[in-house]
Amino acid sequence: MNAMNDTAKDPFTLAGKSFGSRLLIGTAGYPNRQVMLDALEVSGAEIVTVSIRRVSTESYAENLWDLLKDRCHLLPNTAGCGTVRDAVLTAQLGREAVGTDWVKLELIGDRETLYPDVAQLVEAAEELVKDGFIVLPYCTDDPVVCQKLADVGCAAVMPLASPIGSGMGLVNPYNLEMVCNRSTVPVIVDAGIGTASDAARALEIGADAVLLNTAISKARNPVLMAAAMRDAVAAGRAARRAGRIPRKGYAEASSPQLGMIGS
Ligand SMILES: CC(=O)[C@@H](O)[C@H](O)COP(=O)(O)O
Repeated sequence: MNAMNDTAKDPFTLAGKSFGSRLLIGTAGYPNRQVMLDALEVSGAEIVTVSIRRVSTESYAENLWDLLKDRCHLLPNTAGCGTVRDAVLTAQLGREAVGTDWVKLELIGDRETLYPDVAQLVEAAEELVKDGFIVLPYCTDDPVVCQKLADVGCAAVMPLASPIGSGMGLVNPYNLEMVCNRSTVPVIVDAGIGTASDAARALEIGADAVLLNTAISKARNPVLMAAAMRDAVAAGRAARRAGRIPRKGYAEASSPQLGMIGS
């Protein structure tokens, strides 16, 4: 069977749009602009997130929107916002600047852990949905919070695997799996992915997609890691669709026993 054709029959649908890749990536922290562009290309990612606030402080920020707009679906994000007002205004600014209604809503409650402030997040999400935005909120792996975000009209939920930039991978796969099993909207595991096996695992347990940044941008070889992430996401999704064997607490011979001495 041709795996590529099989992938083509399994598009990722988000807010009514179809994407071939289930890998979403960020644009921060690359050694330079060319490495970022090469990594984006190799990753196959079609949705790329850019911080609305930090865009003017990146060394290669000039024309970042212009540079990327024809290559991918841009997803402005509200990184650095800590209040509802801040996040809503920043999202509106992003809409003006980029000309898209899509927003990755980040509303951080604590500077040390970069954990989302979920109470304010739900409030801001509701306000932005009413204002016509396609809201993709970065949230905790709490099924109740994810449900509230879906209820106020978010197009997806984006629970963290572990803290942003930590590279710790899936610290609570059981919660993430619960969120995936119950969610009425797509689940995009966002933040904390450290290496390719983390991305594959997220898809294996039922996530629809993965968003990551640091694991690629800070890898020793970002372009090679982008390729690894591309393949890991495809493999994780294929394994999910194929259906893994159940775990058993005992051995079961994989070859037939009939005809063996003593049988
Ligand atoms: C770029 C972006 O949106 C990050 O805030 C995101 O949460 C990814 O986190 P990692 O850098 O841990 O992958």
